Amino acid sequence: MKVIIASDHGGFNLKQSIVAKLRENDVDFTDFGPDSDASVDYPDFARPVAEKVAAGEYDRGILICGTGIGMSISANKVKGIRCALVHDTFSARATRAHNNSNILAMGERVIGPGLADDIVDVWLATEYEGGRHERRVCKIEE
Ligand SMILES: O=C(CO)[C@H](O)[C@H](O)[C@H](O)COP(=O)(O)O
Repeated sequence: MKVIIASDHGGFNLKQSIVAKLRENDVDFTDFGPDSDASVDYPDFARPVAEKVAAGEYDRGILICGTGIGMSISANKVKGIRCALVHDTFSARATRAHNNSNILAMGERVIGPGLADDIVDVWLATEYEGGRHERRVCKIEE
């Protein structure tokens, strides 16, 4: 599975911690930036990441800002993207199993790195269940 990750300045530190965990776990990932915590605009990172996931260049994306809200709003503007704003492991599992979410958004100002790592682990590992959910996901796409 190929993963792409990005943040804004508000999510930079959490991105760095997740990047270290992805590396430790041998996940095939690209860090789309930024390279520092200098102030940037989250749509400038959300849009290209979402477009790359929608185009099939990457299987999954992870976007982090202060709250995760700006990133999720921006990513969900791209057709084919189902970006889930998640701050607990129950939702991480449910949004993969039921929504087939292809981008995970989180907020560094909302949760700590330990919980964020667990959320990423669960979100990457959980398979989409399909079945009755496929009808609903198709309606989103329509
Ligand atoms: O988009 C956001 C909120 O929906 C993100 O949390 C941003 O990181 C935040 O707005 C950045 O705020 P700052 O005061 O410019 O650091």
